[in-house]
Amino acid sequence: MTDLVLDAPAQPAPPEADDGTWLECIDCGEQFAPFDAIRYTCDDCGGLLEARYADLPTFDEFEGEGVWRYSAALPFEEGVSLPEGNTPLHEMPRLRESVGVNRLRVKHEGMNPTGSFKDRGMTVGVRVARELGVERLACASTGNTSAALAAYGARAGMETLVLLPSGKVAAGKIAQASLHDARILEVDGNFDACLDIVQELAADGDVYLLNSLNPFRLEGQKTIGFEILERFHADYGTYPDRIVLPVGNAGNTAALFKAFRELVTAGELDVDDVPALTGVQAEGAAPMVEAIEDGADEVRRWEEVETRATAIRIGNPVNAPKALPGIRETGGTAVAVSDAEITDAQRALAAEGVGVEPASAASVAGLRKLRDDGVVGADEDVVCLTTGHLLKDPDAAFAAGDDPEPVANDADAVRALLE
Ligand SMILES: Cc1ncc(COP(=O)(O)O)c(C=O)c1O
Ligand SMILES: N[C@@H](CCOP(=O)(O)O)C(=O)O
Repeated sequence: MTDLVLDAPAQPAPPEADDGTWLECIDCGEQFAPFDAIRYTCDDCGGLLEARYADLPTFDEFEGEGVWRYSAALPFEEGVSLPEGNTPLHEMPRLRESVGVNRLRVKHEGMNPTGSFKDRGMTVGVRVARELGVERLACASTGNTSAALAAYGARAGMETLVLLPSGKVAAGKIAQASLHDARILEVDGNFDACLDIVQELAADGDVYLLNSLNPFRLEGQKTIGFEILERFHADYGTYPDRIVLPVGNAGNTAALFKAFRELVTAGELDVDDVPALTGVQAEGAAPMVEAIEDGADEVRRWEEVETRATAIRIGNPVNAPKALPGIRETGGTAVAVSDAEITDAQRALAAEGVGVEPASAASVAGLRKLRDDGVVGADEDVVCLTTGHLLKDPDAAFAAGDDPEPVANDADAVRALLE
């Protein structure tokens, strides 16, 4: 494992006349009141924004269940909830044995209400939308964000608009957006093109953007990190050495890094105990891996992307300026895996009862590859994040699993097949 070089900044001074929460530019440090205007990026330099709090969270303040257990680290006490979070941290004894690490747990975010981690972001994001008094919520999506936005928007009684890359979104996700009554527009372009359009609409005030460029979305997703640390520590009295996660728009990587930094700055977590954030992308959509391997400060946008793991078919990860330091400063790394390796990992998870969509299995495929290459040590305690449920992408599940066998309507015919 690379040495940890986490830079946990001192808590910055809050802006004047603030109520304990503000937004701050990660590039120039400019601060903004959180709810006086709609902004997604810095007015001055265009940098990404992060939510900041006058009071940082401590473990003993966390109470209740799910995302809102962590309200001490969120902008509100409660949100528009279904409810979300409190997902299982599965033990995987057979997978652990075959990968060859000391401990392996799988944090299955597919067990959220709409079947992916996006619900954690939406419970906070839609609450903020209400605070701002907006009417129309929108996102670009490879599928899961649209399903979550549609459901949480419906819960809040708000209008939702989703832009999807035509022909590249798994059936379960479109079905969700459709039934929750989102207006669905299929764009002749990839996810990144859809996000360009939604950003333009948001800049013109036509819609309120709820992709992970919205800093409040990431506040909700930050709670994945708190939950992992709390549960792992309760079970073993230690923290995981490494968290391996699929990377698309890089929101989760940024969010987990923020969770750890807040705990370090609050004096609740030792720098040495911060898990190494390890990102996994599909070979056909791996701009973050390229940047990590090249030691680049910026990610090069890939115009052509392709993978069976459609959720992470993304060429321009907008959270890269937050996520690259997250990987580097925690001593992590990034790796690309093939679609065949992803499908093998999906089967291995399913063989131990955990059903995930292809993008989710990328975390396990990446761990296996890094272990085989000796980058991950046999003595490591690892958590893999699985981000979406198997039923999201039924076609991929059928392709990875065995076909049903026809049989006559007769017990002997069934017995004959079993012999
Ligand atoms: C199932 C699934 N896994 C992983 C990702 C990647 O997450 P992130 O964009 O936070 O990197 C996404 C969406 O981007 C997703 O839908
Ligand atoms: N996989 C995502 C892509 C969009 O990511 P976001 O976190 O920026 O909303 C999806 O499900 O659409």
